[in-house]
Amino acid sequence: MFTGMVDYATALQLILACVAPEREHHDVLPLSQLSGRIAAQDILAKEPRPVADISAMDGYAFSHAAMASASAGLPVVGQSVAGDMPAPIPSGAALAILTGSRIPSGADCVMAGERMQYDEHTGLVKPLQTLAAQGANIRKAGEEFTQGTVLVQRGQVLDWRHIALMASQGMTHGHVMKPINVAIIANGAELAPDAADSRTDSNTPMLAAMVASVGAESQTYQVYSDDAEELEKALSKAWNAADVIVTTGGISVGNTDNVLDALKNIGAETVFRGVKIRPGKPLSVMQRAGKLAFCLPGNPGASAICALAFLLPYLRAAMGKSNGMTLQPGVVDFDFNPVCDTTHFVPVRCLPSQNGWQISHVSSVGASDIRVFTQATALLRVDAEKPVVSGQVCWVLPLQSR
Ligand SMILES: Nc1nc2c(c(=O)[nH]1)N[C@H]1C(S)=C(S)[C@@H](COP(=O)(O)OP(=O)(O)OC[C@H]3O[C@@H](n4cnc5c(N)ncnc54)[C@H](O)[C@@H]3O)O[C@H]1N2
Ligand code: MOO
Repeated sequence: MFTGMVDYATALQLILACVAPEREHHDVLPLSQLSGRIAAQDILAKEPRPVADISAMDGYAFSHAAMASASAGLPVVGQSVAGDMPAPIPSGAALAILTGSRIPSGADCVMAGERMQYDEHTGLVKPLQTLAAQGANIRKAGEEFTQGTVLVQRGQVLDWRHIALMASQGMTHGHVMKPINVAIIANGAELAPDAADSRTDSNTPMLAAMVASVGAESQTYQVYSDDAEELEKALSKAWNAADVIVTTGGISVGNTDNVLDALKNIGAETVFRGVKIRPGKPLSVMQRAGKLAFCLPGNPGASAICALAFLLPYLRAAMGKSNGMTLQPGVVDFDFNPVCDTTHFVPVRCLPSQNGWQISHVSSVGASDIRVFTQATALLRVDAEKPVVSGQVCWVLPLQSR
């Protein structure tokens, strides 16, 4: 029975308290494979950027003071392009220069070619109108960042922005957290294809996709029976092979709901049994030697919500992700009264309106409903004793990360 149920916040707290402080094993991967992975260490700049003073324009580089006092202009002594290491320019001379080229010593001003007049006969260049300020159009060494700057923090989920920075530093590989390995186990005689009233196992593919969405890996196991011993064997095998196990189904109070007893028989202890949430009340978490078992309800909609609300935050934290779930704000256009003592997860649709996002209720037929997640765009958490009133600003959890 559901004795000793905990509330939503306590359940999440108990789960996150089980996150091991540090995972030691890292993967070293080429830049092309880093997107979506989590930085295992801070990444420091090896060199400043720009590495030297460089030109921001195609034009001419010269000494500002020399140009200011040369009414006929300065002789152009050559050209420097990006990739050259230009020699110092003689005093009283100008150098044609292209964008990205290093500024030669002796120059402290660059002007764009179209703002200057070059006389082919005399070989002199001078401003068409006004002389730019000293230092104009020069990107200073280290103005983006200096050597040793932390470019990417440990725990950051890497994407194109970080890969660009790493590549600009000549890095070809990065150290990333090893993905956590999750065993996902479905159980129930009705899932056997030859059962008299067979049902399809949709929860293991759904949960495997969710686990993958946070960068963890999974293996799925199917125990298509209500046999307690068979289940125990599968759970034992899965738990030895994986970092985390996730079961779905078989945790309510029916006499074929064997998951929790089977886990106890192989040495697991209860972290909590049941959470005051709707849907998903039977959710239970067990642990053995620091490894957690998330026992999710079989009802597919309830299973999805328990995974979004508890399993994924745990996996993110356990893999060292520093940026958790990003909530989206909006204004609700409906009232919602939670049942006493219960936190509700309400499917909602967010549509842009004049005043930002408008959050509307998407009705669901209950805890087995999974189509609702394709009609909704987010989940609204409504905590016990905190009814939601139309016009209120709420923060919702988007169902799609991109
Ligand atoms: N007497 C009570 N009965 C129930 C209670 C209760 O408090 N007292 N709680 C209800 C709630 S809430 C839920 S949720 C379910 C949870 O039951 P189980 O976790 O034991 O799940 P099952 O009974 O095994 O299955 C429920 C439902 O889900 C379907 N299912 C199971 N596994 C899968 C799968 N892998 N893929 C797709 N669908 C699956 C299964 O066929 C059932 O239809 O208990 C209520 N009962
Ligand atoms: O809480 Mo159950 O998970 O609603 O169907």
